[in-house]
Amino acid sequence: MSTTAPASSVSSAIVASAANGWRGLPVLALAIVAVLAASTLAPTSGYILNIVMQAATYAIGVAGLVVVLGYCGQISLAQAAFFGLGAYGVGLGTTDFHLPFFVSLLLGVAVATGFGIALGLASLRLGGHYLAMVTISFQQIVTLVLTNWIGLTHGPDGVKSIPRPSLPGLELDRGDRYLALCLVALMAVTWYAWRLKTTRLGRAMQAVRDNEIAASTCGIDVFRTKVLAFAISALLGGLGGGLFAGAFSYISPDQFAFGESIVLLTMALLGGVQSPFGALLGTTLLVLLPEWLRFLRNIYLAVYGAAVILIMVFLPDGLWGFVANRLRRATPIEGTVPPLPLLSQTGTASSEAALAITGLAKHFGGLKALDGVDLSVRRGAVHALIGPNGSGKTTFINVATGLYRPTAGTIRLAGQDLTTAPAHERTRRGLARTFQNIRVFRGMTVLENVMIGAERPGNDIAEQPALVVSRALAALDFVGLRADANRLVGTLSYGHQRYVEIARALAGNPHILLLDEPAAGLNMTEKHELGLLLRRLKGHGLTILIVDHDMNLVEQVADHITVLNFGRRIADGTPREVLTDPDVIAAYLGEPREHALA
Ligand SMILES: Nc1ncnc2c1ncn2[C@@H]1O[C@H](COP(=O)(O)OP(=O)(O)OP(=O)(O)O)[C@@H](O)[C@H]1O
Repeated sequence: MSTTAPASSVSSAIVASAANGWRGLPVLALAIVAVLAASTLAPTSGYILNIVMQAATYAIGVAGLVVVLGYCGQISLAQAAFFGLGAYGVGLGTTDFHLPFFVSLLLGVAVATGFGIALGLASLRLGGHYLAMVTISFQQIVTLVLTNWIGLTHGPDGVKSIPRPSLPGLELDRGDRYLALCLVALMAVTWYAWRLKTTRLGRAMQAVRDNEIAASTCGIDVFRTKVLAFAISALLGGLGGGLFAGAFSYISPDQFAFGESIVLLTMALLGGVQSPFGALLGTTLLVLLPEWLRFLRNIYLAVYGAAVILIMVFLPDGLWGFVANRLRRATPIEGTVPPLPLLSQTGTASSEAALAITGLAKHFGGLKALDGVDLSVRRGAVHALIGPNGSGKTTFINVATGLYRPTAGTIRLAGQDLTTAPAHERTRRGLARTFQNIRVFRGMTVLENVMIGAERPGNDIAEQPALVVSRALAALDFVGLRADANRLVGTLSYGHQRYVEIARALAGNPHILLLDEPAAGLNMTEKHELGLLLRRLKGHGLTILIVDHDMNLVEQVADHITVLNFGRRIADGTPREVLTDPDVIAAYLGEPREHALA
C-alpha cells in the first residue's frame, strides 16, 4: 500500500530538516570537543571566568523559557524559582545532606520538574493572564520559603561552601574544568531545545501556542502538551540553577527572587524566545551589557534599560528572530510522493452511517441553539447542512467535534459512542474539520501546518517522521499548494489558507470531514476552484458533512441535505426533495432553486 512507501523521492535534506532534528548531532559532538579543547585555555578563576559561568548557567534556564513560552505560548514568570530549586537542591544536598554533587543535582532537578508539572496542571483551569498570575504567586511562595524556612534553607544567610563535583579520574573543582562542564551542558540543552522544535511534541506545542482550538481538533491533547512544556521548562531551570550553585559555591534567596524571573524572561525575549540560539544570544548580551556599560558609571542602568526596551519594541521577534526572518527562504520542495490514501477509495456511497447523531441539543442559557436534531451521514456521501443565519449549523459542528458539550443527544462515529469524548479523542477516531473563521497555525510554515494533520493520533503513519512529511506533501499536492510548502502560512491569501486547513484535515486520512462554511470569504474564482476540489474529494469517496450558504456549491456536491431553522431540523432528504420543500423555501431559500425543479 502506498502509505508505507519510502519518501526517498523527495529531497532527503528537506525531509530531514522538517522531520528529524538528529542531523545536528555530529555538529554538537564537534562543538563539545572544541569547547573541551578551548576550556584548557580558560583562566582557572577570576572575573572573566565568573561572567562566562553565569552566562552559561543562566542560558540553560532561559532555554526552558524557550520551550514553555516560545514554543508553547504559556507565560511563566517563575523561571527563577525553578532555577532556585535546582540551586538549593545542589547546595543543601552537598553541604547539609552530604550527598554526591550529581545526586544532589538530580534531586534539585526532580523537585523543580515536579513543581513545573504542578504549575502545568493549573493550566487545565486557567490560561493567559490568570496562569501568569499563578506563576508569579508560585515564584513568591518559593522566595518566601527559601527566606523563612531557616531550619532547612539557612534563610537569608544562604548556603555557603558548596563543593564542585568530581568524576572518576577527573577533578572538576578547577574553574576551567567546571566551566567546560557547564558549557557542555549548555550545548546539549541548546541542541535538545532546537531539536524539540522539529519533533511531533514540538510541533504540538507550537500548534497549542498558535491556536488551541484548532490544535485540539487536530488530535493534540492540549492540556498534556502544556503540562509537558511546563515540566521541560522547569527541568531546564532546575538544571541551570544546580550548575549555578556549583559555579559560585554560595547561594541565597535573593538570587532567585521575582526580579530574577523578569531578568530571565527579558533575556529570552531580547534574543528571540522562539529559538534556543536567540535565548543564548539574549542571555550573553544581558550578562555582558552591564559589564560593558560600567564606564558610564551612574547612568549605565538607564542606558541598559533603554537599550533593552528599544530592541524589544523594534525587534518584536528578538535579535535572533529578526535575523532568521531575513534569512528565511521559502524554497519549493522537489520530488514525488505517494498519493493520499483516500485517493484509493471508491466513489460510491453506502447505506452505513459514518456519523449518526440523534436528539442533539445544545442550550446556551435560555437559547436553544440546537433542539433535538437527528442527522445521519452515510459513508461515502456528501451531506450538506444548511439554514438561515443563527439556525445552529456551526453549533452543530462544534458539538459534533467535541468543542461544546451537548445538552442532550448522542453522537456515534462509525458505530462508536463519542458523545462525551474530548475533541482530540474524536479526531483520533477519524473526525476532521475546518473552521468558518480560518484557524491555521500562524507561526508555522504551510508544510508544518499540514504535518500536524498527518500526525493525527490514530493515523497509520503518525509515528514515522519521514512518512509524515511525504503525507503532508501529498495533501498539499492535492490542493495545489506544494510550491508554497516552506512559506509561513500567514503570508498566503485567505483562500489558500482555507486550502491549508483542508490539506491539514486530509493529511490525517480522516473517516469523515466536516467543512464549516468553506466558501465564506472567498471570491468567485476561489469559490469555483473550491467547488472543483470538493467534487474531486467526492469522486474519491470521502465522507463529507458541509455547512455553507452558497447554494451553487451545495448543489454541485451534495447527495443529501439537512435544513435547520431555529435549532430544529425542518427538512432532510435528497437535494431535489429538500430544495423544493415549501418550508425550506419559506424559511431559507426565499424562492425555489431552478436546478432542483428541472
Ligand atoms: N458560545 C455561544 N454562546 C452563546 N450563544 C451562542 C454561542 N454560539 C452560538 N450561539 C448562539 O446560538 C445560535 C446559533 O448560532 P450558530 O453560530 O450555530 O448559527 P449558524 O447557523 O452557524 O449561523 P451562521 O450561518 O451565521 O454562521 C445563535 O443564536 C448564536 O448567537
